[in-house]
Amino acid sequence: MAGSDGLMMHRLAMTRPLTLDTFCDSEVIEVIGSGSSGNIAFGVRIIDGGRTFPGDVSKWQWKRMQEKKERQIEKARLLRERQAYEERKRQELLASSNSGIPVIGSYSSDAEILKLFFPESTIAGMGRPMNTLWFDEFPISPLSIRALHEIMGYQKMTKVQEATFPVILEGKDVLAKAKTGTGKTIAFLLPSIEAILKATASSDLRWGRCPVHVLIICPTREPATQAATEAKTLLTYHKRMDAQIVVGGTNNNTEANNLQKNPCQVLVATPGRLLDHMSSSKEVVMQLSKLKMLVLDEADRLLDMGFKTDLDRLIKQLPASRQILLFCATVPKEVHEVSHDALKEVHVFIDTVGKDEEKTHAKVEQSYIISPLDNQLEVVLVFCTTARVTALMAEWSQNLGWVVHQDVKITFTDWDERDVLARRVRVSLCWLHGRNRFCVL
Ligand SMILES: Nc1ncnc2c1ncn2[C@@H]1O[C@H](COP(=O)(O)OP(=O)(O)OP(=O)(O)O)[C@@H](O)[C@H]1O
Repeated sequence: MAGSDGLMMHRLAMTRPLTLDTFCDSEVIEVIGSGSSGNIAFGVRIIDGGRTFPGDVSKWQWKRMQEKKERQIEKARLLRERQAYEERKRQELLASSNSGIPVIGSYSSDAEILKLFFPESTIAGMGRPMNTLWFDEFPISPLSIRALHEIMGYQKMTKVQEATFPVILEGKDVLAKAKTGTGKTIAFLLPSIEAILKATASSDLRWGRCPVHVLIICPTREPATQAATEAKTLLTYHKRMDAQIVVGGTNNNTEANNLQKNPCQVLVATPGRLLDHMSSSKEVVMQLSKLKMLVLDEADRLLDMGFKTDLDRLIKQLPASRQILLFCATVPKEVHEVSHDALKEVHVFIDTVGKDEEKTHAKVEQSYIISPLDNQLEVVLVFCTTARVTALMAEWSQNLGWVVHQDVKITFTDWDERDVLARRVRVSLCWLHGRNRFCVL
């Protein structure tokens, strides 16, 4: 098989595929002959192979080791640079928060519009690379920090959390704009808990009296449930504090009893259901009479869904001295109007999105399927936001000739939009085995 002077001769059956791998570590080869029919005979001259390097490794292995080493050196350099950058930013932010609210240039168009409306208001948050600060760098209760670290596993603040926390803590009204999925819930919950701790430490408000200090209004049951869950998690180690939820689609009486028996400091609600409770129970109105903070979560959606009148009614019944926080992904005209009516004239607009940016966080995956007519799906489940939109969709679908099953029994257990596996849709067998099934939820 092997000839002298580095010449290797191979005689192989034609049926066997030949590749250069056949010649193992020989890195440069030269074909020096070819064969006749049936069998093929050829030779290769190993021009530059077989050499070894320190550690008795081949040249290829040596090269790969060197490349790996270079990659590691580069990675370490980048890490050092990032740490130095983070430290610099931390120092800058600490310095600016000592001298008041950081006011940064390069405002978004929303900010510029707001500035026209409210020349006295401060605009913060834009143009700053953030997401660099640790929770424990802020004056946050150690019990909240413990829940953040141990239960939620969060160490650093997100951009919107960094930007809003010091401003909210100062007691200012805030309109905050941040992309969907950027951590707005914790952004308003953390300073809310601090506000409760501050209020309960003062002499006029004792535990158990006029207990609701923070009211969070969400457009629908699902974000309300999420906010209440996160509030409960953050309050895990605050043994004397609790959060409760009142939302549509649940038993009114059970909720009312719960509110009476277990007074809470954080109340999460949808507008309609809260107004129902307030009109039927003086106790609920009493509980809200010393409210310190009102949060309108997803304010843009609240208004888009037609809750303006409900919100006006609600705000009128709450104490005038409360702090108001508006959190949203977009700031349309309606949000400007509400901020104009409800927020103090000197409030802070914090925009972490900027001009022309997508309103959804890049990590929130979105997709769609275009299905050709002759390949249409037989089962379609359409999820809508409200009962009214659901009825409209059902009507349209019927007009399109779909069989819309009205009698389908569908229940959700613990709807959680972030955990698809937690969704449960129960449908009747007859519906399941039918054809052209269309269901609007
Ligand atoms: N500091 C943080 N570090 C890591 N993850 C976080 C942090 N803050 C929040 N999160 C997580 O990020 C996800 C999105 O947060 P959240 O739902 O509050 O965003 P959002 O801006 O309110 O979005 P949406 O508009 O959909 O309600 C949640 O799973 C939340 O637990």
